[in-house]
Amino acid sequence: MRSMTSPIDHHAEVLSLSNIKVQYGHRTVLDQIEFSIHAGEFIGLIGANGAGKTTLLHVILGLLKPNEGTIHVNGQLMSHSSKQIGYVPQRIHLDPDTPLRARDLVALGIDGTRFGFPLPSREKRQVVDEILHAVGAYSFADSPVGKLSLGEQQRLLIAQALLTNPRILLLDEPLSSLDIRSTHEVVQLVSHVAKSRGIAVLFVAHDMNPLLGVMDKIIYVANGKTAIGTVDEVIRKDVLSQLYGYEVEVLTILDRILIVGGKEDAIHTEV
Ligand SMILES: Nc1ncnc2c1ncn2[C@@H]1O[C@H](COP(=O)(O)OP(=O)(O)OP(=O)(O)O)[C@@H](O)[C@H]1O
Repeated sequence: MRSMTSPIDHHAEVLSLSNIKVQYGHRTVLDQIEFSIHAGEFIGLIGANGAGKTTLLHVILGLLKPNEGTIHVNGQLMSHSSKQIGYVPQRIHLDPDTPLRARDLVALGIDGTRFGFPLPSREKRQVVDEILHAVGAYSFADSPVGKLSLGEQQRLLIAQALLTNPRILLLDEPLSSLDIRSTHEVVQLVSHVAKSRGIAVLFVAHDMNPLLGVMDKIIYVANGKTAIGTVDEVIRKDVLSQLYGYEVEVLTILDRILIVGGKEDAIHTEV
């Protein structure tokens, strides 16, 4: 595992997408998608329901081949799924009586992925303990997973994804079932992981507000296109109106950003 203290080259480009186009049948869902992300960056991938966020994640994960365009991971053309990319699903559906401890769930990330051969159990335990500490989950390492809160389960999924020592971490709407406190904790944890381990984070959400304090950049998806930049550069009336193809307003109310669509049939608010 990369050392927590090793120097991180924050300028290293770890992922770049060039001219990506995805069609389902005759329908174009993503078109001319171009962006690059760098080591240690926390990027929010934001867009309304159906905007194409999951499709974009699937393309980056190598699960879906784009109709056009290329992806480079660490400067290498990606031809199939890359072990440099870790993935955290939205949530896991666990029976409360699942006979699996938290540490067993995390250990599933080792077997067959990171090392390619079975690790001796003592070493495996060390690796799992280290990662449980890193995500603040050591205190419930021996608890049955089905009895843990959704926020605690989310920490385990993040731990599991980190075991493969990825350069890039993709999180697919990890906040969707969490309360305000767990939301804050998971966002802070992922931000810490990105900075301390030099991992580039692509964090999918349809509400940007919980990420406002930690995002280095935002990738906003709408109308099959993306805009990338700092929040101040992207979340502007002119940029978003051009992206949506019709006029939208950006409102700030009590430190929350709302995007309101101008067409009666396309009202969209980011709340
Ligand atoms: N396999 C598929 N076949 C046909 N259309 C699809 C397929 N998968 C997704 N779509 C359509 O593509 C569009 C983008 O879907 P996608 O799931 O990527 O959006 P999303 O931004 O992740 O949405 P949500 O926030 O609701 O999860 C949607 O209109 C969806 O209905």
